[in-house]
Amino acid sequence: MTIPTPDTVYDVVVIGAGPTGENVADRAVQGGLTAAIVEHELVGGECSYWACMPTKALLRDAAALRAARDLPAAGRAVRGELDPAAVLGRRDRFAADWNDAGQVDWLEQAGITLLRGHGRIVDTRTVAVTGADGATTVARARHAVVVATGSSARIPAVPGLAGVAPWTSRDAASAHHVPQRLAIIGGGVVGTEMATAFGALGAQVTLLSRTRLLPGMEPFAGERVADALRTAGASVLVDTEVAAARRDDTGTVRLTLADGRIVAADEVLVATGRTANTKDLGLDLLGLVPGDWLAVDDALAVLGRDGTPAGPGWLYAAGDVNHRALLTHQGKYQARALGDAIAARARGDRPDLGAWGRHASTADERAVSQVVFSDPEVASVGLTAAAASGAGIPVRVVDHDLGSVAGAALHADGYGGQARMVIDARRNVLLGFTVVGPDVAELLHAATIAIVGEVPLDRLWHAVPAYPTISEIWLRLLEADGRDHH
Ligand SMILES: Cc1cc2nc3c(=O)[nH]c(=O)nc-3n(C[C@H](O)[C@H](O)[C@H](O)COP(=O)(O)OP(=O)(O)OC[C@H]3O[C@@H](n4cnc5c(N)ncnc54)[C@H](O)[C@@H]3O)c2cc1C
Ligand SMILES: NC(=O)c1ccc[n+]([C@@H]2O[C@H](COP(=O)([O-])OP(=O)(O)OC[C@H]3O[C@@H](n4cnc5c(N)ncnc54)[C@H](O)[C@@H]3O)[C@@H](O)[C@H]2O)c1
Repeated sequence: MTIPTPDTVYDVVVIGAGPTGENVADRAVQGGLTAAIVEHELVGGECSYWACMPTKALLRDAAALRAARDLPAAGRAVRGELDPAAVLGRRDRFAADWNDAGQVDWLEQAGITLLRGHGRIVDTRTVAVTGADGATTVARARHAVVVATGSSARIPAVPGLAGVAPWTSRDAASAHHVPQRLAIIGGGVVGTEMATAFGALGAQVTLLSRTRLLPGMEPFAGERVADALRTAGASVLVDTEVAAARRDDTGTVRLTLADGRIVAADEVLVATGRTANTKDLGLDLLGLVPGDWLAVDDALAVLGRDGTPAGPGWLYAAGDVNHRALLTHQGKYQARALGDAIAARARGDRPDLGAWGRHASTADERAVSQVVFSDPEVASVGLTAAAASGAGIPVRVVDHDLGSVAGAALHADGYGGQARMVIDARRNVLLGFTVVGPDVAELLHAATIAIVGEVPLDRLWHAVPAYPTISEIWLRLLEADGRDHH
């Protein structure tokens, strides 16, 4: 093939302007480099328009209403029902009405050049950008090309499913009506959050999960969320598989389960995980398989099938596309490390890639934090007991009833919840923390700091939670663990 002549040259070319790509480019520019970012849809990516922001906006009013209803006087003061149109309207604002002008302005003030169009790697350090009008320009990178193309909803090969025009998370996040009956396939994070949201907005929800709910988390998390969904009127079927789907003449979708049961719904949301946005990126040129997740090393360099860098010294991948931790904040964390590392290399410095080093993404392995905004909320960081044991680490597991903490009892009548510490029994440091209950999201960061700081449990006894806050769960967990571990 002929090597295209570049139209423009930048120090760094980033493909994909989601939260990850934006932050790689920003850090590179702050490190003194020039950067271009290629985007074929909306600047801001999945998170801004079809994922984090709109889905949390769908959930927030219902959470506030529940909080009021869990108190006698506040509950009496709040008499009406949720107005779905008002919720959807506020959601529209949080999705910026699917207009990226604000984020384009941000790129401009950050000194990042936007190249609108589809990016494809066509040669070493070279990206062709094909615009909506079909015209192609070529951008060359002096130092690095970063793939930050994210992920899309994965539709499983269930017979008939594609034919019923199922909703993906994008359709749920941007819905302009609330279906009367919503069936959801998949009991992971999207499935449980959207079951919570659409149930609160008045849909009759059936959640179909092939495993227990939230299978990647401590088992009690999914159990409590399943109980609460059922109490709220949803039908939650676990350990079940959808065998076939069809839409009948009346428009009703009929899902046939493996055991022969039929679930009828007006819409079906498929929430069965993600697929990498790598199909049309020119990866075959580098010996990689289009459509695969991009394996990376500690420097986030893309690895070839033989385990060595596929674009030595110039090709990196960050965010969802490297499949390390499919979360906005973890993608942005990788982005900060990677953007800084690229700038450091450009200056001739060696990046600091040791554990917890400035340019390492150590937290991806040891301290991924996540909040599931279901009812009740689930907040977790680090390893579950099963993951730690699976990694061969001897652990102590300490559980405590969150409802018995004074601050929780004050927070809401009938407060129910649970917390777990997973402790490295050899080193006496925290490995993992999970908490489930109303309004626990903001409890999480204390645990994240304890894990990342590798704070010895002996010292944690000196971190005194204020009375009467829900954070007193920390004291109860420490007391349950005892003080004599050495
Ligand atoms: C329903 C839902 C809710 C979620 N809620 C949360 C949450 O509450 N908190 C949280 O932390 N995470 C949440 N996530 C996960 C979060 O959305 C992702 O982890 C995050 O968006 C990943 O960011 P990214 O920049 O890696 O990729 P993306 O946000 O997917 O951005 C990638 C960008 O690259 C562009 N692109 C792709 N290929 C090309 C190409 N060849 N040329 C040009 N442009 C290209 C895309 O158009 C897109 O703009 C949620 C996910 C879903 C599905
Ligand atoms: N609040 C948050 O942080 C948040 C919210 C939503 C999504 N996200 C992220 O987005 C990503 C995608 O979420 P997700 O819920 O789609 O994925 P997920 O991996 O969390 O859950 C997918 C679920 O679908 C099930 N599944 C897979 N194939 C199936 C099939 N054929 N039939 C039935 N079930 C099947 C899996 O067993 C799993 O339980 C996650 O990695 C998540 O971290 C985060």
